[in-house]
Amino acid sequence: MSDWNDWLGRSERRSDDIVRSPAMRLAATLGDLTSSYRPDAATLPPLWHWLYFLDATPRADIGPDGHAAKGGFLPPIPLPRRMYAGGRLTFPGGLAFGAPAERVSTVTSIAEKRGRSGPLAFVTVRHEISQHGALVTTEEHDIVYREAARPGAPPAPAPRAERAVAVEETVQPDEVMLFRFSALTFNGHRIHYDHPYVTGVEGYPGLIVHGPLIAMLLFEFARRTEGGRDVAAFSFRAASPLFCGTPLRLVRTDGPEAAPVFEARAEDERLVMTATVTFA
Ligand SMILES: CC(C)(COP(=O)(O)OP(=O)(O)OC[C@H]1O[C@@H](n2cnc3c(N)ncnc32)[C@H](O)[C@@H]1OP(=O)(O)O)[C@@H](O)C(=O)NCCC(=O)NCCSC(=O)C[C@](C)(O)C(=O)O
Repeated sequence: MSDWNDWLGRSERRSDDIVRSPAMRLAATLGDLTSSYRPDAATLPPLWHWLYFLDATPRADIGPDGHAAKGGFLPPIPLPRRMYAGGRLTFPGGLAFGAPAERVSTVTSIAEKRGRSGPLAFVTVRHEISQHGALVTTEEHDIVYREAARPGAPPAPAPRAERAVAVEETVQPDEVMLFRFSALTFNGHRIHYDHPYVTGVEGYPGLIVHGPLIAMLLFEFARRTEGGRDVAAFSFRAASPLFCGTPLRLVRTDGPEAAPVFEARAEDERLVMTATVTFA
C-alpha cells in the first residue's frame, strides 16, 4: 500500500465561457437520442458541463495512454490502465449559456483494493461548478486504474443484469459517435480510437465506449421515460466495458425503489452500467 495522503485535498480551479457551439455539436452527435437540448434554451441540460472546463495538456506532457501524464493534478498511481468508474451528481441550478463559469476540483479519496479482475486503485475527484457566485452542479467522479494486461489472460468476469425490465431501447454506438464524443470532450484517451493500442497494449477486444457517453445515453433515456421531467440528482457506476459496434440496451428496471434504477446492458445480459435518477 502506498501513502497517498499528500495528494488528498489537492485542488485546481478552471474557468470557461459557456458558449453554445459545443452543445450544438453534442446535440448533433446524439441526434434523436437526446431530447434535453433545445437550440433556444437558456441553460445547458444536466451533464452537458462535460463539454467545458476541458484539460488542455500540451503535447509534451501527454502520457502513453493519451491522457495527461500522471503526477500533475492526479496522483501517480502505478497501475497503468485508466477507466471511468462512475459518478454522483447533483444539479442545484442551471448552467446558463453566454456567461463565464468556474469549476473547482479537489482530490477527495484514493483507495487501493483487490477486485475479481486484480489490483485496483480508485481516485475520486469532487467538482463544484458555479456561475455568478451560485453553485449549479456538484460531481464526484470516480476514476479506476487497473494493472497492465496479461497476455492470454481471460477477460475479467462481468456482472449479470438481474432486474426485471420495464421499458427498453437499443442503440449502437459506432466509431463516428466515439470519435465525435472524444473530440467534444477533448479526450485523447487512446482506448476510444486507437485499435492497435486498445487491443495490443490494454488487452481489450475492441474500442471502448466512453463511460460518460453511456451515462449520457442512459440519462437521456431516463428523462424520455418520464416525459422530460427535471432531474435533481444522478449517479452511475460502470460495471463492465462496452465495445464499439456492439448493441447497447438502455433499460428502465421495474423495482420498488423511490428513485428508479436504469441499466445499460449488453445483448447477452452483461451489466454495463447502473444508474439512479432522482427526478425533481
Ligand atoms: C471497475 C472494474 C475494473 C472493477 O472490476 P472488478 O471486477 O475487479 O471489481 P469487483 O471485484 O467487482 O470490486 C472490487 C472493489 O471495487 C469496487 N468497485 C467495483 N467497481 C466499481 C466502480 N465502478 N466504482 C466504484 N467502485 C467499484 C467494489 O465495490 C469493490 O470494493 P470493496 O472491496 O470495497 O467491496 C470493472 O467494474 C469495470 O471494468 N468496469 C467498467 C469500466 C468502464 O468500462 N468504464 C467506461 C469506459 S473507460 C472511459 O470511459 C475512460 C475515459 C472517459 O476516457 C477516462 O479516462 O476517463
